Amino acid sequence: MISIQGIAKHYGDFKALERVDLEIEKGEFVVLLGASGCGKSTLLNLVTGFDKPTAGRIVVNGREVNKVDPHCGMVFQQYALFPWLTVLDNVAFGLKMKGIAKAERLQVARRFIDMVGLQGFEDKYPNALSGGMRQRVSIARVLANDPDVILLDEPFAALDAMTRQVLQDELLQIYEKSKKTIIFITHSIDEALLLSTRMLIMSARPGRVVTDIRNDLPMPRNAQVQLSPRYNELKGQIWDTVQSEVMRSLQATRH
Ligand SMILES: Nc1ncnc2c1ncn2[C@@H]1O[C@H](COP(=O)(O)OP(=O)(O)OP(=O)(O)O)[C@@H](O)[C@H]1O
Repeated sequence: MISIQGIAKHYGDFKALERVDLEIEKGEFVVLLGASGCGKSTLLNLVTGFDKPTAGRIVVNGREVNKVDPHCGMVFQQYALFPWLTVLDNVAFGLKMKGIAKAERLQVARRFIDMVGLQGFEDKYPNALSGGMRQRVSIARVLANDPDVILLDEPFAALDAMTRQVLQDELLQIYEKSKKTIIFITHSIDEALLLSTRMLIMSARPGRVVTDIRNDLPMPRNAQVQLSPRYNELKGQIWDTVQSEVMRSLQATRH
């Protein structure tokens, strides 16, 4: 589904990513974890075609990525909505770009607005919405475009804990229904354990995938999963790896 082959990304002498090889199957929910600056966003930007690798290639659904393509939909930390468009028009925007007729695109947009619990807000503008609601609009907009892969770069980082938990549950339900392939960046081990089917831990300088852990906690999941012994066992394992990588990258920064 997604094949990342020998990827390197350098900025001048700085090696942001080096020798990254990964195979991601259709329907996996992959979470990328790692110290700040280890290259997580860089890797997502390469998968979506926003940026080009220094070496290697990325193939999504049999097609090599060499430009921004609607095969991937991205949800950013900071909502990235069009402030001059209503919720309905923001969600329908990608469908308009694809040339879908107005009646159909508004119908599809309404369906996804309902799915993320924003019915009644169709005619509001983004500045009239809370952060959590804006992020729901971003998710609805990506879903409406029906991409093969959904990429989320710390989508809930700017939200309060309660809203974050509600949106995590919603994303899990959407994932279980749609079985889309998802790559999700977070700094939270708890968020990674709650959402993922697979967790990749990255190291910094150069950015590489150092640990690949299958998350075998049973689906469907909700916050209750945090009470299970297996949850704590996995959390301990990830914590040890992440902590040693963070220490290593801090030391590398000092030298
Ligand atoms: N355009 C650029 N020019 C130079 N260096 C860059 C550029 N983009 C990213 N970098 C560097 O590449 C490294 C990886 O950045 P990236 O944003 O991918 O990290 P990250 O793991 O997503 O970090 P965070 O968790 O803090 O968001 C960083 O050291 C960053 O400074």
